Amino acid sequence: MMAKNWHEAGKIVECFKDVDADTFVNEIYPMRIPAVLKGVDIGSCTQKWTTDYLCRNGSSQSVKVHVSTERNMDFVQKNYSYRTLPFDELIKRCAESSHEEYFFDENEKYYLRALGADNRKDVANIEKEFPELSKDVRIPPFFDKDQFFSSVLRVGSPDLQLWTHYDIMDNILMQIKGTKRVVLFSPQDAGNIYLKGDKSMVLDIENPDFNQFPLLASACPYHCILHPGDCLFIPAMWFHNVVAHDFSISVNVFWKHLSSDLYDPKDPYGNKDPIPAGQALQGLRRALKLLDKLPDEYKDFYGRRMVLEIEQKTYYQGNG
Ligand SMILES: O=C(O)CCC(=O)C(=O)O
Ligand SMILES: [Fe+2]
Repeated sequence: MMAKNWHEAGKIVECFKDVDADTFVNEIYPMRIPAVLKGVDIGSCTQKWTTDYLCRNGSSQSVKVHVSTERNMDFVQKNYSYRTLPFDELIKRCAESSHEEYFFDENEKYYLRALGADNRKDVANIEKEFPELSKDVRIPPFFDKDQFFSSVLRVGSPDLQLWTHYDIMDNILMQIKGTKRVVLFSPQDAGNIYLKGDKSMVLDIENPDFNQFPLLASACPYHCILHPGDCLFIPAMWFHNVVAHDFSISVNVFWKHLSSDLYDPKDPYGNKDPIPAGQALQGLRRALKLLDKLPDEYKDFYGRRMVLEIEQKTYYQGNG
């Protein structure tokens, strides 16, 4: 059968049932590929978090949200804005199909990615920002306490799509309310998905424009649907694109895979390159500046030699 959407022609993320910590740590985690985990205890939130309960226990503190009049947020055209709303008002608006009060139009969509107290310095931590709600969430014991990086509450309107990006921390995305579709790409597809920084320029991954993005045809999308209670393991550097089918609430927890000293200490979002990688990229930019001293014909030749040397010295043997 022909897939309806392009991403469905790829692979389905493998699903594991009733995974305990030992199985995760010894069998799933070392594979470094995404996995859906069903039957993990993530706390009473999946039962308790009705709209009313969230409004009462999430308080009326202000939160900064993305507001978009289109379902596909576009980080290049910036078709969304940041606005501040009381948390309970955000919950109410995400739960209703059209809004009496709005910023742009009655069908606008909202997305909250909770931030730390000082969003330029502090990482998000659900226990600090939402102490009452955090009592209902159990973070699975899949890593040591000293590897913990952040825990992020995410609230979104139905249909809203978050662009494809990667983070530098390992991640368990816990789906609490509503369903979500996630499409992922391996780090080895970095050359096929038209990156701009940490994000892919391909916004429509259901029906991409292959004239504009021909290399995408060589990429392999992995996809899954998350239901309340499901967890998705997203290893560091795996690209992910998320669309909420319904009013959706998730919490994700980021933790460090590598030793702490390899991470940038000034990284509130968990997406800065590890220190040696950042330095290597800076070195590459310096190297490229040096080539600017040569005529194009020479620049092209030494550019190709550099690519060959990078491929030989860094790529896994036999892989893209
Ligand atoms: O589920 C979402 O809304 C986005 C998840 C995400 O980007 C993450 O957990 O890193
Ligand atoms: Fe992410």
